[in-house]
Amino acid sequence: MTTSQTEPPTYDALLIVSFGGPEGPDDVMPFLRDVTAGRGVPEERLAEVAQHYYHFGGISPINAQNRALLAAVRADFAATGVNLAVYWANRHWQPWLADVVAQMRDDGIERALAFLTSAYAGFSSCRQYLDAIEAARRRVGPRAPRIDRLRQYFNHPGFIEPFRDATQSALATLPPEVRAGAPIVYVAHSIPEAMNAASGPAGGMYARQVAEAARLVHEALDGSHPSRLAYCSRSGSPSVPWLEPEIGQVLTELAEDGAPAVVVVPIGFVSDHMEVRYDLDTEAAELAARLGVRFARAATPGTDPRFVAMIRELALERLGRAAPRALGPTSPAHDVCPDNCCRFARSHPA
Ligand SMILES: CC1=C(CCC(=O)O)c2cc3nc(cc4[nH]c(cc5[nH]c(cc1n2)c(C)c5CCC(=O)O)c(CCC(=O)O)c4C)C(CCC(=O)O)=C3C
Ligand SMILES: [Fe+2]
Repeated sequence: MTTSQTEPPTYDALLIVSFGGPEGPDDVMPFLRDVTAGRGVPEERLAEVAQHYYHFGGISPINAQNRALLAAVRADFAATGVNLAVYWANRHWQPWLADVVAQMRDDGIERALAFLTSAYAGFSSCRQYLDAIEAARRRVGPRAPRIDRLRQYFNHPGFIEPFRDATQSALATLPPEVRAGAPIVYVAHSIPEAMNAASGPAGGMYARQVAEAARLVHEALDGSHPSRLAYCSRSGSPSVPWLEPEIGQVLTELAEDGAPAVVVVPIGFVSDHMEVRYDLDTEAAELAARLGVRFARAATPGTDPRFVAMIRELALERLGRAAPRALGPTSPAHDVCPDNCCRFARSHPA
């Protein structure tokens, strides 16, 4: 490793950047139109997803989760003497990125770190956030703060350890006679195969990072549990291939193999998004019930103190005040994405 002559840059803020979600029935369609603008998601799929939100009164859990995370990070920074103002903005709903970046400028923020509420490489999970941040900065104009993204954290102990404990806790909720040997199904958001092929500098990085996170969680278990990887929340045209197998297919196969119970671990999500509450807790749980398979779902990191401390550690790394940590054989992910990283055709609007 070469020692740099230059001091690490100074930062005056941390910006939590998330997806956003509706907070009432009237928000649902405008939110869905924003998410799918120019993406070719069929109208029937939009209507179907709208129903998932209406099922919960039109309220996504994601904004409340992020308010809680914002409060937890502020408290953690105050308690540990980290002198960074903490903000929160969304890519697809209020508080909009452009509004928050303008507020940061008005508050005198010149340079900020960004924490993305997605642990993985990929167009949807990384590049689209970077593009949205830059678009917001352009709208705010020349005095907009510079914003540098914190690295992907799929293999950080602060992400993996809460999932390990949550998987053990979910197992413990199963009756003892079905617990030993219960398959563990790790689930992430599906993406088009072409998007996965374009993820990371060398391609295929989203699926590789998801598989590695699942492996890191799984190696902490007692060895009696078969492990499966599955994907949820596919959308888009049926003729376009997406990452598989789908969670429903895996549950069906496990039932055919005689599994009496499963533990589903939403490794692709940092908190209980609608995909977790609907696609897993509602849809997948109902399928498991029909198949006669007991179903337990592991908690997401949410505001687990280790996850909150990870955000602090990732920031301190970039301030040159902490060494990067990562579990397993994969190194800590790069700080700055190469320009070709995670580009997907649709990231270049005409
Ligand atoms: C990889 C990934 C993550 C994880 C990384 C991250 O967190 O960013 C993620 C998160 C989320 N996705 C979310 C919601 C939606 N995603 C959609 C559509 C899509 N997601 C995709 C991928 C991902 N999505 C893709 C390839 C599409 C197809 C259209 C397109 O190429 O853009 C649609 C349109 C309808 C539909 O097709 O389902 C909705 C409503 C919410 C909010 C949930 C809530 O309200 O709690 C969250 C956190
Ligand atoms: Fe999504």
